[in-house]
Amino acid sequence: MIEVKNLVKKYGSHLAVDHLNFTVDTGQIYGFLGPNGAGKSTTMNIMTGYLGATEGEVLINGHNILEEPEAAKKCIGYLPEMPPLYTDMKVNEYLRFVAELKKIPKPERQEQIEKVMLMVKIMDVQDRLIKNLSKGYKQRVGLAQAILGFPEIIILDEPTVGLDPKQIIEIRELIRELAKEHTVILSSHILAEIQEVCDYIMIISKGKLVASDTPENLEKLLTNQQTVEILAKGNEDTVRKVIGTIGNVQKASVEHGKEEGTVKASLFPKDGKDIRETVFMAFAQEGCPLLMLYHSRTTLEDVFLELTQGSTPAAAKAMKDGEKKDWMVKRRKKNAQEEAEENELTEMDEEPEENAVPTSEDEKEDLENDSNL
Ligand SMILES: Nc1ncnc2c1ncn2[C@@H]1O[C@H](COP(=O)(O)OP(=O)(O)OP(=O)(O)O)[C@@H](O)[C@H]1O
Repeated sequence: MIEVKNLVKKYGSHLAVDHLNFTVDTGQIYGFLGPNGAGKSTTMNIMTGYLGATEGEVLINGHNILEEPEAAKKCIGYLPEMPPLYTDMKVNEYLRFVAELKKIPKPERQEQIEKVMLMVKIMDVQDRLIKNLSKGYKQRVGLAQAILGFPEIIILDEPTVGLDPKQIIEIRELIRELAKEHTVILSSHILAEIQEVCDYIMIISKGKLVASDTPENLEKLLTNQQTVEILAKGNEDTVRKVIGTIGNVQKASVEHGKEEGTVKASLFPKDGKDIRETVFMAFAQEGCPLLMLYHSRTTLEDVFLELTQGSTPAAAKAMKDGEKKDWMVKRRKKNAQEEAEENELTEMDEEPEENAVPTSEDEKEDLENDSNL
């Protein structure tokens, strides 16, 4: 349905999107996850034809977004990070305008507008000027314009940003509702947001796709990194001997505990096996009491942090090779240093024309002539 091929976007010499490749199939909720500045908005703006690419192409249902914009854009509803609202218009007036731009047949317009207003819960503000609405309501009006025409694909850039917790829950419910009949792609830098609603997650960091999979599989990606930490009463030799009898242990490290007569050990299970019970029984059998047993598991948050702070596909490879932990420590230090250096660099601040929101009447007219919103 959407094919992103070898996409590159440079702002001056700054590489914002770095050879991105991915495919989006029908009927799922895709999450585009990445820290601030990762390149999510840039990618979404290119996918929706708001911005040109430096290299590569985007096909929407086989239509190249730049070469056949009308056919491609017909399939998409887009809520950019800054919703394209004409704030001097009333809500219903604006939605009528959008319906016209989207060439929704006249007899269907009012019914569709009402349906969409009901969906995003803005019926009660339909006669109000957009500029007087709260941030949450403005966001809903932005969402309404994206949904109007009920395109196959709905792309939402940070749809819940600036909303209160109740509004966030409502928007999430709406996204789930939309996903019953549409493919939804949404971006966020908040993991919980993406984890909550998405069937498939694409993690982007520094313009690169560093991982893409279901939330469950992403979590499994690092399960080899789980450890069982123990504190045993006894001496090192006994602890080493007991550990030697436990199966499915890839490696272990043993050292003196802080307390006299205690030993601390970290056990790394093979292939993510759960060895807690075996460890407990082995130490009990030897008459060597365990004072503590702690199982640390990878969460999706760990995956996100490791991948985005590790930041290159090499991170994923290293992880699979089981070298992730040491690699990450080194990489984190290096990244912190690089980030500090990068923050000192001034950004280009090039404002692409495609991204500009029209403000004057002339510009509105231009937009009207362009049949796609
Ligand atoms: N018009 C522009 N001119 C110059 N640099 C830009 C421009 N737009 C974005 N950038 C830079 O490109 C990189 C990617 O930006 P982008 O807005 O796509 O990231 P993002 O993942 O959407 O971030 P956020 O979550 O903060 O919105 C950033 O370093 C950003 O500063």
